[in-house]
Amino acid sequence: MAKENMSSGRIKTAVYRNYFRAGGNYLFIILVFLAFIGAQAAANGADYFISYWVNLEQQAETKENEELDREFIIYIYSAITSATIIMALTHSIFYFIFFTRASVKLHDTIFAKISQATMRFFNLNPTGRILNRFSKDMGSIDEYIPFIISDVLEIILLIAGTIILTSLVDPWLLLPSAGLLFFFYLLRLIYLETSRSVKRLEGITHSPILNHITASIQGLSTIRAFSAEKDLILEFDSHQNLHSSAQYLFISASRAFGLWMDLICTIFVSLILISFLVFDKDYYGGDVGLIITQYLGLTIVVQWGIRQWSELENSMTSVERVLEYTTIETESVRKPISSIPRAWPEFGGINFQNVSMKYNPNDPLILKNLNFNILPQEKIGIVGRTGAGKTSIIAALFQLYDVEGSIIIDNVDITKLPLEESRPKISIIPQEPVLFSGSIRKNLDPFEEYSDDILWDALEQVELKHTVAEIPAGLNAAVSESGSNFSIGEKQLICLGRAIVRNNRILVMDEATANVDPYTDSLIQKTIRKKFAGCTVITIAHRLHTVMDSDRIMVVEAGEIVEFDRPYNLLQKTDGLFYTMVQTTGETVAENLNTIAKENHLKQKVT
Ligand SMILES: Nc1ncnc2c1ncn2[C@@H]1O[C@H](COP(=O)(O)OP(=O)(O)OP(=O)(O)O)[C@@H](O)[C@H]1O
Repeated sequence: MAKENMSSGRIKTAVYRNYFRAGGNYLFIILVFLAFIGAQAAANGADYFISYWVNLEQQAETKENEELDREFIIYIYSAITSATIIMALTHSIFYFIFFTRASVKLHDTIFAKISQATMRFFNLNPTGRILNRFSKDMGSIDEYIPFIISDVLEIILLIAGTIILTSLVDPWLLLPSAGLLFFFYLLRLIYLETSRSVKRLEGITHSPILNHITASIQGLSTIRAFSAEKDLILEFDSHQNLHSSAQYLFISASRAFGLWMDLICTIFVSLILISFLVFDKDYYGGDVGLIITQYLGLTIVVQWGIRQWSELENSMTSVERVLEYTTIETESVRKPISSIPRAWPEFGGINFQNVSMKYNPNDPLILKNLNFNILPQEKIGIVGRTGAGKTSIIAALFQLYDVEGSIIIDNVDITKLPLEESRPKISIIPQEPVLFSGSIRKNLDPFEEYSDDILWDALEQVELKHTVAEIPAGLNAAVSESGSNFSIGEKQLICLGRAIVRNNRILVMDEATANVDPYTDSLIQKTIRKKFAGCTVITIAHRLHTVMDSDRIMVVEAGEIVEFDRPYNLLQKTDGLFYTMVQTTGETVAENLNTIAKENHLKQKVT
C-alpha cells in the first residue's frame, strides 16, 4: 500500500493556478477579479460620498449664506447605491458560475481518471483513501473553498479600501495602517504554521476511520463469527478519539487566534481615537466619522479574514490532493484497428508469444517469457502451486498490468487493440463472484443489449429460472451491494448466466474451491461443458479433479510453464511436476484422478 501523500510546507502556486484554470480561462478569471474589485470600489465610493456630504453640510453651516443643492446630492448618492447593488449582484453571479465550474471540472476530471486508473493504482490505494478524496476533499472544494476564497478576496479588498479611504483623509494614517498590517502578517505566519500542522493531523486521522468502517462492513460476518465486535469498537473509538482530538485542537487554535486579533484591533482603534484628542488636527466631522467607521469595520473583519486566509492554505490541500489524482497513471489508450471483423473472435484461438508481466515497474518478472498456443474450442486447465502465477496468466490475458510480448487471439494481437475492445470479448467467472448492486437484469446484461428471452434462457441454463421467477419483481429483483442477498453459489451461477448471455468464444474460470456446495459445483461444471462446448475454456484449477478431463493441462511454476500436455500424457511422466502434484493428493485420490485421465484419453482416442 502506498503511503498517503501529505505534501508539507506551503501550497504551491501551481495548485492555485490549476484550481482557477478549472473555473475558466484567463479572461474569465480576470473578469471575476474585476467584479470583486468593482463591488468593493462601489461600496467604498458610497462610504466616501457620505463623509463628503457631511463635510459639505458642515461647510454650509459655517458659511451661513451658502445653500446646498441636497436634491442633486441625493441623486448622486442614489446612483452610487444602485451601482453598489448592481456590482454586488454581478460579483455574486460571476462568483457562482466560476466556482461551480471549477468544482464540476475537477470532479469530472478525477472521476474520469479513476475510472481509467491501472490495477496497480487500486492495489496501492485503499478504498477509504479514494473515497476520502471524493467525499471530504471534493466536499470541501464544493462547499468550503469558494466561501473562503471569496472571504479572503473581499477582506483583502476591504483592507485596501480602508487604507486608501483613510489615507485620502490624512496621508499620515498610512503609517499606523502599515504597522498594523505588518503586525497582522507576523501573527499570521505563526498561526499558519500551527494551524497547518493541526489541520494535517486532522486529515491524516480521518482516513483510518473511513478505512476501518469500510473494512468492518466488508468483514461483518467474520467479525460476528469471532465475536470480535468489542475489539473493533475499541479500535474504531481509538481512531475516532484521535480524529476528534485533532479537530478540537484545530478549533481551539483558531478561536484563540481570533480572540488575540480582536484584542489587538480594539487597542489599535482606541489609539487612533486618542490620537484625535492628543494631536490637535483640524478634521471635518465627516472625515473623523469616515476614519472611525472604516477602522471599526476593519476590526470586525480582519481577524476573520486572517483566519480565513490561513484556512485557505489549509483547505487548499484538498485541491492539491484532488489535483494529485489528475496525474495518476491510467491504462493505455490505443487507436482502434478498423480491419478487425465485427464477429472477431470467431474461433477463440489464443497464442502467447514471449509474454512477460510484472506487477510493479521495479518488481521482478512474475510471468517469464511465456510461449504457448491454445487451439480454438480447447478446454485448458491451469495448475500449479500457490503463488506459481496461475492468476497472473489471466491478469495478462486481460492486460490488467503491463504486458510485454504479444497475445494473439484469432490472428489479432490484443496488446495493440484498445482495451475496451479486447476485454469484453473474454468472459470470466472469478473465484469471488462479482455482482453489482441493481437488478438481476443489470447483472446479467449490464449494457442492456439482450432481450428478456435470452436472459430467462440463461437463468434456466444455470437452474435459477425458478428461483428468480418466484420473486415478484422477476428480472427486476434487487441485488444488494456486492450481491449480499444471494448465496455464494447463486452468485457464481448468476456470473455463469452473465457469461452465457454474452456468448463469447473464450471463457476463463477461476475455479471456486470451498465456496460452493458440491451440487452447484457439478452444475457449474456440467453447464460449462454443455453451453461452452464450442468455446475455448481456460480453468484455473485448485482441485485437480475438475481439470482431469481437460484437453490439455498447463503446469505453471514460478511464472514459467513447465509442462503443457494432455493429462494422460503428463501422468506418464513420473519425474514431472504434475505427476508429483497428483501423487501428493493421496493414494485413493491419485488413483481416482488417474482413472478420470485414462477414461478421457480413451474417449478422445475414439472420437
Ligand atoms: N497485485 C499484485 N502485486 C504484486 N505482486 C502480486 C500481485 N498479485 C500476485 N502477486 C505475486 O505474483 C505471484 C503469482 O501470483 P498469482 O496470484 O498469479 O499466483 P497463483 O498461482 O494464482 O496462486 P494461488 O493459487 O494462490 O491463487 C505471487 O508471488 C504473488 O505474490
